[in-house]
Amino acid sequence: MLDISNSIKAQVLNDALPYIQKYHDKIVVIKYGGNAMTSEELKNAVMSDIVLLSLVGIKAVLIHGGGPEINQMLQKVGIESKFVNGLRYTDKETAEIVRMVLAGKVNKELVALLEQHNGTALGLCGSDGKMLKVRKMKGDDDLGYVGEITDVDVKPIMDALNNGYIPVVATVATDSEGQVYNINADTAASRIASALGAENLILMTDIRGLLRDKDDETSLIPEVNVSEVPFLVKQGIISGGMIPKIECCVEAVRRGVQKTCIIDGRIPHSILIEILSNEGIGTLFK
Ligand SMILES: Nc1ncnc2c1ncn2[C@@H]1O[C@H](COP(=O)(O)OP(=O)(O)O)[C@@H](O)[C@H]1O
Ligand SMILES: CC(=O)N[C@@H](CCC(=O)OP(=O)(O)O)C(=O)O
Repeated sequence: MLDISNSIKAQVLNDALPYIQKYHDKIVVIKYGGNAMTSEELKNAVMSDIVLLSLVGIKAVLIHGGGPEINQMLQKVGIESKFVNGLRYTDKETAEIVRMVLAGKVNKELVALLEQHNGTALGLCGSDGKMLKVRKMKGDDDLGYVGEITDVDVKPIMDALNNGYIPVVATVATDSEGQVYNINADTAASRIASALGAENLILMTDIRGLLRDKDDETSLIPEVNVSEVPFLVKQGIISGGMIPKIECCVEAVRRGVQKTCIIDGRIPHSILIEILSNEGIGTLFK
């Protein structure tokens, strides 16, 4: 007798086929934020989705954050976390801890998880193969060793992709004197996606997307035209960690990334829904 659940599974796969064909051999950059990494179950689901994308021939690049893990480590060593417009004030000691947490702990854990899901992953940070050139970020506030990316060399990432690896990137880099810089992971993902000529940039966080009222999850803004952003900032709708996120979406759209969106990492398989269906979840930037 025909098992109806198998027939539904076959239909789902068939529905995904046009999207698999559309994205075959295309580069998709996924930024995985620290706030969406808190549940082991979800972390596993995200890694399994990325392995699936890679197995169907989509060139997935994973750029990760780890803000909450950095906060925990700083707390353990008695350093207070300070943020200015969503960016961490980073003195020399903090920069070393950021490198230890992001390039050491979080990066290697994600690589191991991808491997557990039968993916082949390669962990990298901005210093590897001189991928990210940085200088001290300029601005009204002194943020210490927060890095502004001046150049991206995509070769280490392309080499990894062309050899069948899923590149997993921690967003720390060093200058020519060996000073460690801390780079916001959203900003790095946007610059890397642009440099790679990526088809998609997906920012995965722990909120539905850009909300009109950040305390009301039903107030999702499904689409934002980048020209509206200055107005949204002025109105105070965009604040805190959302500021670098939105700025980097604007940058990515302006630099030619075809589809840039913020999605909710708490929704199981949100990456697959976003890439392999026409169901719009989260906020799309145009
Ligand atoms: N208008 C807004 N819509 C949604 N989130 C907002 C908004 N303004 C501020 N935020 C805050 O931004 C946070 C997401 O940024 P962040 O904490 O840096 O995430 P991640 O670690 O995933 O990069 C949300 O959890 C929310 O508290
Ligand atoms: C300069 C700056 O703020 N760097 C970030 C880097 C990590 C990050 O961006 O992590 P999430 O994506 O989890 O927020 C930080 O120190 O928290």
